[in-house]
Amino acid sequence: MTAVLDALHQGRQAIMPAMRAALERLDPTSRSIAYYHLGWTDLDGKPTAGGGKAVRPALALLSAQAAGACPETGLPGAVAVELVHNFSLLHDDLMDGDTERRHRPTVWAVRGAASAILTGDAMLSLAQEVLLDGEGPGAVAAARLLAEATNELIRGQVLDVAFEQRNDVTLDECLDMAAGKTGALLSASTAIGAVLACAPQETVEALAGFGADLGLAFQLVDDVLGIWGEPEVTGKPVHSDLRARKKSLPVTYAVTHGGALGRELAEWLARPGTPGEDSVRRAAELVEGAGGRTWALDEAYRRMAAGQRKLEDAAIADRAREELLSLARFIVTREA
Ligand SMILES: CC(C)=CCC/C(C)=C/CC/C(C)=C/COP(=O)(O)OP(=O)(O)O
Repeated sequence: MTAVLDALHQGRQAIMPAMRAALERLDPTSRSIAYYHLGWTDLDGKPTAGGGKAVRPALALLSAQAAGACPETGLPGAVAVELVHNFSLLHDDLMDGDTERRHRPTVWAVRGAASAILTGDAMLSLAQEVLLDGEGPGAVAAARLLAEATNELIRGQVLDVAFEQRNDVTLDECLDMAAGKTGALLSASTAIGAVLACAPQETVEALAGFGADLGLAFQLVDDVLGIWGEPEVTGKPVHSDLRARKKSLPVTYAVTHGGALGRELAEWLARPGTPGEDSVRRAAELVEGAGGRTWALDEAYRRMAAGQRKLEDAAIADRAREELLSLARFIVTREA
């Protein structure tokens, strides 16, 4: 675990100058809000430590190495996927009304909706600019890959929002939604370095398939942490998804496979209004009693194993394969 945390830290340090250079292109207002959101400064612009785990850039750098190139080849991809990820967080927090992320108030909560929307938009378009600054066929192919992944991410989010109005969401529909909103960008992250390195199609496909499985594992664990995680560790308030009566993966499993407890949970989900804390705690018990927590964690391991198998026979560098597999294990055992 320490080796993975070191690798994530190194990845974060490695992309920092290129991230900073990219953000220089933003107008000063969006730039200062981006710095706050990324955990680089407080609201007054004073430097702070913090921020996200930087899983996606680490995957992008390893993707280039997997294709036999140096990590720097993957650098524009690493910056671009982190920018798209942060665009999606800025907008997601606003849509969900979440007031805390990464141990600090969210942008919309402290600067208003327009700031969160515009800074997110600016980061999204910057991601494409960073890739198109590169030369050669790899850069154009990487920009296309990321644009397609972003479309898929938006499709997943559209489904997530639509599910809030439905009481008949199936587990397959919920898995499809997660594959879109989280799997697509993880898949782009594990493929983009190889694309920039102009690797053969089979290599890119194996890496993309690994990332798609990893993305589902990531979302399954994220949903479990959203209900049973420690807020001091996750940096987010506990139960916010349940309070919003969201159809997350463990919840949907419990409703569709959980017998009498699942039916009680389904009735709870269909009730109007915001539930109180006791009611939310009872719902968490129902999800657990109906098997949602165990299934989600088991399924995360199954998806990780499926992804690992896709890398086993791929023609990629051994050291990068080992590091990608370690990161996959980290993703399913993480507590934040
Ligand atoms: C279009 C739109 C608004 C889409 C929303 C998509 C969305 C937010 C999906 C959830 C992805 C996810 C698990 C984020 C946490 O990542 P993380 O744990 O890696 O976060 P970190 O960077 O803070 O570590």
